[in-house]
Amino acid sequence: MTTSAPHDEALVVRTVALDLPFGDLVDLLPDDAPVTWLRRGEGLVGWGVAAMVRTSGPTRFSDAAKWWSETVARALVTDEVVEPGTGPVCFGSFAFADEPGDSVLVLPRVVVGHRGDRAWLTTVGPAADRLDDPLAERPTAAVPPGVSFTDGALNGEEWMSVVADAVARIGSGALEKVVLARDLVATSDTPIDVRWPLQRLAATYPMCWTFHVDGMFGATPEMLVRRERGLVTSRVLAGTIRRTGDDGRDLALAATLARSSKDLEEHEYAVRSVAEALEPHCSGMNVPEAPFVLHLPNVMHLATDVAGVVHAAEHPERSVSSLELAEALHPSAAVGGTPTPDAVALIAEIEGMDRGRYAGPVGWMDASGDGEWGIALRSAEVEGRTVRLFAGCGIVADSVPEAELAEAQAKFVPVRDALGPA
Ligand SMILES: C=C(O[C@@H]1C=C(C(=O)O)C=C[C@H]1O)C(=O)O
Repeated sequence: MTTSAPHDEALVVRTVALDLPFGDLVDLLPDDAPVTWLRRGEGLVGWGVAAMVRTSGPTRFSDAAKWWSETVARALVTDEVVEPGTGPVCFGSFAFADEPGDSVLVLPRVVVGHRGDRAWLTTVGPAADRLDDPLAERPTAAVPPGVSFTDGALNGEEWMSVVADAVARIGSGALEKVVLARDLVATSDTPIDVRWPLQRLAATYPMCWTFHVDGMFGATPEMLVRRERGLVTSRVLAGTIRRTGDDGRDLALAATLARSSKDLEEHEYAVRSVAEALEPHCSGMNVPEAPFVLHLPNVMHLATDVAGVVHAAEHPERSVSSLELAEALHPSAAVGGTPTPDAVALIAEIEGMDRGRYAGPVGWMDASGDGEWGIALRSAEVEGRTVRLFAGCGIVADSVPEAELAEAQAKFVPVRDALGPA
């Protein structure tokens, strides 16, 4: 575990209300360690680093949670707004696997939030510090020039043979479902300003959560867990069909998806894994019997919204935090498989790449433990001139490698298009 910011120094945190309306949150970001969590124009953006921790291995979540409790304990907080996401807020992105992979939790210097009819500004740092006007107009990000794409760890043919291997193992009864992913590498002529794809993703995928933490970015449709004042919700996705661009045909395809036994089976595994992981932490739970179809610009998914009420604790800060819930839920069968230990072992054995933070929890949490953790899907990792894009598919007994490859290609589309011109 490595940390920045001295341990004994007090952190002065101040949240003030802002007048609405102001422009798009995403347009406020300077090129200084920007972080985002945006949906339908609302959410949180932040920048600068007041404190940060990097963790790894099987204790990556608990080490990060401990660091956050200690960080919050030394914060001197003045909060005029008192909403989920005000006061000190950390942004995190966690590795998919215990090994390899690094995880990160950041407390930004500045956070701007907007939710319903409330907006706020939080600053972290010595009281005497003067900040530039956080709502100042920024120079806009530029489109990355000369972007070209190459295969990542495996080319399409190689990946299809891995999928065929997984189908054979499922057929032999070794496991029921495994999610297999592949990567693509984009290279630009100059270092990539992540604010460009973030602006594009937020505009094109408003129904998804556009995220960025320390180089990991994307627009995910899948909410692993949200905790808001004792109420827990999770949006489970699994079962996918590509869109054609023709609305009439897409509606017919949506009906096919809702009746497809292969997709319903894949979906059922994912819902069950989430419901079972939430159960020990919740008193009442609502798990709808049948999924709905979520329409995105590139694909459609079977979706189920699970809800529950977390056990009340005598002291609210002792009730299970959103990050602890994310740890309990990860990896759900939407990104791992069923049974989880067999699926995770098979991924490590045959997938042929390091997932890094792809398909791991990504999101934010405040001092009370309220927060939102999505699954880092439709995502990529940017470093300098290079972006590594990820996409995966749930493999079950009836999966056909060619169809899975086409589905993975469709899931690359959000980030691939976001790297191109507007
Ligand atoms: C694994 C990904 O997506 C997951 C797999 C899905 C599927 O196999 O149908 C659908 C949504 C996600 O839960 C991805 O986007 O990379």
